[in-house]
Amino acid sequence: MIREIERSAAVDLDLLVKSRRYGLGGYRSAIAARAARAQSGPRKQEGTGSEAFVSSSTKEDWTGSFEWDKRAADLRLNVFGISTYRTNQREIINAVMSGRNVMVIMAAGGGKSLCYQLPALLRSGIALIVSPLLSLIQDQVMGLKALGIPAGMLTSTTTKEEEKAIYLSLEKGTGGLRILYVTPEKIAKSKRFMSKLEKCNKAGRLSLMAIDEAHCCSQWGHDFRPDYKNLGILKKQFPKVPIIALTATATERVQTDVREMLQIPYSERFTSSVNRPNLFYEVREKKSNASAAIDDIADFIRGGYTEKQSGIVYCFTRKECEQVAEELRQRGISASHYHADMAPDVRANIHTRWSGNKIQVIVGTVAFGMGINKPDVRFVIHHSLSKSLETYYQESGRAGRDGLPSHCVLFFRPADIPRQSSMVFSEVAGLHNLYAIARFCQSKRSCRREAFFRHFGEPVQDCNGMCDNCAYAKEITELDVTAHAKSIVTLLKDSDNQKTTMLQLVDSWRKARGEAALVKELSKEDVERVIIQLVLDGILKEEFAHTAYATNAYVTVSAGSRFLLQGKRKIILEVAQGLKSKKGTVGIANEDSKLQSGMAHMLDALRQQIAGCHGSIFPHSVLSSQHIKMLCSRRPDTLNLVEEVVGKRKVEQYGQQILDAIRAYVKEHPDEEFEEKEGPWVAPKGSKTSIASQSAQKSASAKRKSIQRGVSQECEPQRSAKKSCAAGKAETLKRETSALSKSPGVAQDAYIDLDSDSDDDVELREHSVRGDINGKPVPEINEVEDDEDIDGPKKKRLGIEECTQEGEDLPSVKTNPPKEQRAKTVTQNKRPASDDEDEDFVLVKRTRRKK
Ligand SMILES: Nc1ncnc2c1ncn2[C@@H]1O[C@H](COP(=O)(O)OP(=O)(O)OP(=O)(O)O)[C@@H](O)[C@H]1O
Repeated sequence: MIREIERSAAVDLDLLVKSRRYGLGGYRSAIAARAARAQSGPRKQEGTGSEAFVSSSTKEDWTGSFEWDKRAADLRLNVFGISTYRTNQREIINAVMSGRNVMVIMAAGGGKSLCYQLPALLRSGIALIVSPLLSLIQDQVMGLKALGIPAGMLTSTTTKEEEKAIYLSLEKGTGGLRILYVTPEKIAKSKRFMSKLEKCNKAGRLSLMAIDEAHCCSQWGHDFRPDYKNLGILKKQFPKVPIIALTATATERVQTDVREMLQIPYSERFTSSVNRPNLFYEVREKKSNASAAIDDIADFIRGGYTEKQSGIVYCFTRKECEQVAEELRQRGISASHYHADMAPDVRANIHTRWSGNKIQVIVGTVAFGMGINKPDVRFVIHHSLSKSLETYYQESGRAGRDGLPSHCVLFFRPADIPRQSSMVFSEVAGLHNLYAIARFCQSKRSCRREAFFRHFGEPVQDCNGMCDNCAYAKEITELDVTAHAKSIVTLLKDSDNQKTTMLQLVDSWRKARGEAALVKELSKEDVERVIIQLVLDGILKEEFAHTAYATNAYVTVSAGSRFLLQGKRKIILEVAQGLKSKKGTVGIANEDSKLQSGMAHMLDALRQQIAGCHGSIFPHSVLSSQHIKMLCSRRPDTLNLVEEVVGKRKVEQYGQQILDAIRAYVKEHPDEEFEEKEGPWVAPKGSKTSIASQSAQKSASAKRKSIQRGVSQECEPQRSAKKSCAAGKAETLKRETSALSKSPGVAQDAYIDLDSDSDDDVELREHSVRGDINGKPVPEINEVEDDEDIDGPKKKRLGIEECTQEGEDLPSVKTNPPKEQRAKTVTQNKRPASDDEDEDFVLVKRTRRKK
């Protein structure tokens, strides 16, 4: 503990000294270095708490030695390619392996999946995973297959043959299936499935049950799903099989509900902080001129990131998404829009291309978020305001799930508030939540991170300078705008027009003051800020009126205005100067990247190329950013040394290619300076990619296209891998199987016999990645036959398996939690905030309408 404090103090001193000595640049480097250290903690203290996440108590000590330690470590490194556990992962795995029921609360990107996937391989038999969303399930299954782990899913997209094979695996143990994903509706509605599961359990082959997004069990959660309520049947039917319930955020009340619903009252509980120490939070002023606002976004992206560094831009409406994407493209950024109004196959294609780093930026509504599994999203930009702090936490949290430094920028303009308020005013606590995020944005002093801790009812932790206000806080002046505020209120009071919008009020006040006075007084944006401050302070209030086309928000005078007019209230605006000009924070990650060698870039190109050759995996599944960082740091010159970083599994698949590429690079760049750093890595902007790797990229992309056309071509340029891409895929599958079956930690009966199933397997993987089968798009929503044994006559059912019966509630049901609960509710709100609805919800609705 003392050492922790000393270290923290030393780092503060380091930041201070650097910022004094080198100005802002030094400060930013120090920030990046700090983020690096925050991430490197667990490497040194395997399986213990670290700076990254705060662990909480459980009833027993799960940190000791266990008989499966060696096998677990072996699988972790050699199959999953993960070199150390993160906080709580090892303890959770130990508890599950000991047969306990476990409740896990771990922030987005904390590594929840490993907590059930690793025990699923350590225990023999089949693990059942309940997950709410088709897209999440597809991503998980694809990722597991890329690692050679036999995983399957029973969803609306599962073919009859696949379903048959899975049922056989459950009933007879054939096929070697190890991890099976289903939606909660499968448990609730399919007697056939439950009876197969029963048989699987009777034969002792049901290894564990995991309930992902477990907060959906609770009416007090933000994403209540009626069918999650029925999951209690699992413990009832299979009392001896451990259950692990996982969620990113859950209040005490939600946790109690979840335990009750799942019938696991005495479960072990592991809670991690909501803190995401690798995320740098920043609020910038959004210009009132739309084009200038996009210029700022484009400058931020171009100035800080290479085209291989992915990001998301969130907008309020579908139309805005299209416009912003178009304007970004005009500014040379590879961007595509994504919203619920697009054809499913087009959306799937964009998602896939973005995941494969072929498109840099997705400009989406909040509909783009559900099921994003891409770990290396380097920036999340909000072009428009989120509807609450919870949703902002969730949306921005899609950045940096790989734990590496990432940047979250919210472009705030007070005029965006009435746009949101007219959407949320009818929701429970809608305005309360919106005003909370408005306060967050208005503040130029308070730590952004602290706002999250307070909001989620957690003890405040050090921000480590990882938000704009902590990093550059000192240059704030307070402006007393009481006189201006009074004249605004008086103008509104005296006005005959009872329906004044915020922007109309700004204009009429500026007109009334006269141009000359304005130059010396407040800018248009400042007046907007004053008016919003008056709303937040209860001096003005918003009212809403419906027109034929929309709901409009107006500002009116509230009872609290008398305190201002009587001189009993002061209105102060915080104004940023100097450092707060907001130029400074461009690319904290980029600061770090300047220290990198071109090797990182070369390895980035290599993983793209390998992924292209395989045609069915994403670059991050080949080498994670973390792997690249470590390889650059260690520069291994034998396969054994490569294996120490990426594990046996990946070495068998790509080790020789990686080694050859590193050797060649070192030979070509004997004098390149190189820093011993294993912290965060980002592809260096502007660093020279070798001609060889550039052409390799092009050729990989051409290869990928030809794979998609079904043409077999040679996979170049790695000398060691001169196989056709098609042959390469088959070869890979074989290698995957043999590697896994040889893995000492894995039960030998565990793996699918690829000789018999390989064709299907290739087909399935390609379909997952490309979004098509045999050249035909895979519809995201499939009309499938419902289980006959449940519903009698065959009934067409929704592909996403969320809709239950005609007229039933949509999956996410809004409830009215008590006030204190609402204030604290930790949400992972996946419902849409705007006129856009979550894609899947929209699909449910549309299909219903068709009926
Ligand atoms: N111990 C670890 N070391 C390094 N990377 C890890 C570790 N555990 C998991 N990861 C990686 O972190 C990323 C996020 O993991 P995962 O998808 O399990 O997060 P999660 O907690 O389920 O997040 P979300 O709630 O957003 O789905 C993945 O790329 C995963 O491979």
